[in-house]
Amino acid sequence: MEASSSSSLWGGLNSGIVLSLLAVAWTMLWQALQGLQLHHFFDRHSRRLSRRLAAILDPDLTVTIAEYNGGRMRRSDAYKEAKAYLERATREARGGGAGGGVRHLRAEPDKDPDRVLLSMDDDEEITDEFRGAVVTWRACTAPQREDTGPAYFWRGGAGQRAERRSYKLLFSERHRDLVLGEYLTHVRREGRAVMVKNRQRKLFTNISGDGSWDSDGFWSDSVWSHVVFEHPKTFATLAMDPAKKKEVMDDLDAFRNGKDYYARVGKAWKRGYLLYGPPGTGKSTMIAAMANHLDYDVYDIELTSVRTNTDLRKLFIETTSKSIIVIEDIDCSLDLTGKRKRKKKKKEEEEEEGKKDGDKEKEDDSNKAGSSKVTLSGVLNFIDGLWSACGGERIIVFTTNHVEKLDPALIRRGRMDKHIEMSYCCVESFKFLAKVYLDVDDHPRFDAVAALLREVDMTPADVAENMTPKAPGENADSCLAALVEALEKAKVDAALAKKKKAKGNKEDAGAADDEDEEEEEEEEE
Ligand SMILES: Nc1ncnc2c1ncn2[C@@H]1O[C@H](COP(=O)(O)OP(=O)(O)OP(=O)(O)O)[C@@H](O)[C@H]1O
Ligand SMILES: [Mg+2]
Repeated sequence: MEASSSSSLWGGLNSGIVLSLLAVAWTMLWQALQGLQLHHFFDRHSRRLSRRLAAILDPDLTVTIAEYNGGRMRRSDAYKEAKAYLERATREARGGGAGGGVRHLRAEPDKDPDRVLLSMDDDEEITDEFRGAVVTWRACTAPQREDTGPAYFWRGGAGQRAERRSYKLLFSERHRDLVLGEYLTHVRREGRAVMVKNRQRKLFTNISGDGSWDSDGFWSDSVWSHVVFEHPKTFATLAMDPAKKKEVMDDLDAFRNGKDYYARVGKAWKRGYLLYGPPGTGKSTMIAAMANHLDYDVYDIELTSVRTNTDLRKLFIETTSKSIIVIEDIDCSLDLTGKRKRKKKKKEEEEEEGKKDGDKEKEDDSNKAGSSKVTLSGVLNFIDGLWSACGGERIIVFTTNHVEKLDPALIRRGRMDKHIEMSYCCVESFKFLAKVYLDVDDHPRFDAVAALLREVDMTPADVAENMTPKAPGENADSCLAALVEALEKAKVDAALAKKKKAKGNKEDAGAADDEDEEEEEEEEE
């Protein structure tokens, strides 16, 4: 027993010495390797080796979430959600939380230009815990297949993307049900929430939307191209009758929270707004404020660039939920106004003249405005046809300077549910703009401005422009003086224009009287 104990003592001492020597040797080797910059190589391979050893001892189940699945050219939603979830886990891990240990990170531009978004680099791992089950996520890359299909050429041939990425989720057999049943749902849901939080809103246009490179470096043949939407206008800086503004904001809130209501009454979850009023009264500005209020994307349709009704439908189908679809100056974009009436009149004329090929000419005539063949019925279908119900949560906004010119079918309730008039600057709007632009609540010149605004029409755009300091020395006094001057000039101009118009009307009436007399004389003769 003794011998064995003394031998075990010696054995223990020996092994202690051996271990100490090994540790010293390893430290020296490590320092030498660091000098040679080879530690990255050994670090990576030793981790791989330990992972393989662990896998042999305790085989895990795996779930792979690939970045691109099937023949699809779009990133899979599940991958994007897992990525967002793991980005958050990586962020938290850096603070010493669960799932730490990520040493090689990938940095991508963040929404905030001063920061970067960190995710784990290829071959990195992160652990996560869910109701007592510890799982491991591994970022994997595989060399891309030699792709010779059309997508290969769209992407500009070789070198566009060298690898295919995926996430592998490793977990123990005993957590199979928990992970497959609940954890994956949890990851997707949380990932989606992170994505919504980090979402950069976009402004889409259909001009030159025949395809573009998307943010993932892939060629997308979408009919839309986009930029980041960064309009600073909010309802807090939009001059408008306060009651009217509140009504619009309440209406938008009711729409956003109305999913159940729309489902209950069996209506597609969309709402049409018609903004009308003279140029410079804030229609486009209101759209920006709406988008910022709702946190929606904006799809700005240039209708004259849409060739056919089918293209218009395609544009609609490719819009996403939570978006505002805008057609500005609808009266100018297309000859939608009274087209049906004119067609009818023309038909009657043609019938009188016995024209046989009248239909063809009629078509040609209606297309003269441009190469666009979008018709009123195409636009009506776009707003409330069967397709318009796809996707949900969309707001459609039309703007016009001439509401009276629009076909009543286009703007009837149900299509354009809410009509909002944007009008010239009133006294309340002026005071609001004075506060926003000059930071003044009251000023001796306010009365003069108010009196002039009651007599003369000036748009909020002009009022705002006059109240914008344009040189270093300018202040509220000088800006308000400039505004009074501009209003007085506008008053004189308006009086002159009125006089001229009255004179013109008189002359027209005189000419008409002469014509009538001539006609009467002819008839008498
Ligand atoms: N009601 C308003 N409140 C605050 N600023 C306004 C308002 N109306 C106009 N403006 C200012 O005037 C400028 C022009 O306004 P906006 O482009 O919205 O006019 P619009 O009604 O769309 O004109 P148009 O009919 O010519 O398209 C904007 O940059 C905005 O700053
Ligand atoms: Mg506008």
